Amino acid sequence: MAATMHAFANGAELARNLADKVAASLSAAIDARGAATFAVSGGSTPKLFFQELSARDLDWTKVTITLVDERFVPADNPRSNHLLVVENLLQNKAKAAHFLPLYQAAASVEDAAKLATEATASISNPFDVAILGMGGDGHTASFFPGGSNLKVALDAGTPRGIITMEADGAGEPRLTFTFSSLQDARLLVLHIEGESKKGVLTKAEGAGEEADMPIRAILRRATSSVEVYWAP
Ligand SMILES: O=C1O[C@H](COP(=O)(O)O)[C@@H](O)[C@H](O)[C@H]1O
Repeated sequence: MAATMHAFANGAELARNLADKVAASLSAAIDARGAATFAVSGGSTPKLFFQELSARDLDWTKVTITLVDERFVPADNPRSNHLLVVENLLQNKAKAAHFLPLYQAAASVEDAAKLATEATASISNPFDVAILGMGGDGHTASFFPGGSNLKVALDAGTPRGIITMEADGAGEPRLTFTFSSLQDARLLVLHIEGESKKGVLTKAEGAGEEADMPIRAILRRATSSVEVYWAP
């Protein structure tokens, strides 16, 4: 499905508008189904948006939040996406939300992926809201170019759930929801900031292999429309 660009003057304006949109979508899900599910990305981009959303007035007790992807590191590691969410989103009114982490203190990242898949099985079919980010290499979630499990992760036939990923650009081994888990979110957002990421997006929208820029899988094959939120 086509991507729709929502461009803002700066990151603060983007954060306010995206928080409005997500809060309205979560509230609509609660009205329709009694609960809402919400998958968020990590990295450096979502901080301001998380802080803005955390103050929004909605019934957070009915919201379950999880991560699109995570490093295989404990929650107190400064590189963990979990810590970013705890410090910036699970604050203010959003403190009342239920958080399902992907990291599990298991013997291996493969065992952690199995446990995380079990723990999140009831919330991703489909997610009410999923917010994706994108790296300068065209990765999204932990779908990294050259990733050990990239082909499986991007295969629409791979079941919903979490699999492992290792890649040169990834640092630690990763846990990531599969493409099938994310592509049909009722609200599917790609949140990127900066001119250089806009350039990466333009390149990804052009011809080329999905394996070279895995964000292409979302842009080309997601069954939900992709709402791109961008600011310089
Ligand atoms: O590794 C990751 O990077 C992407 C993009 O992060 P950013 O720092 O460039 O905003 C992020 O979407 C993903 O969740 C994270 O694990």
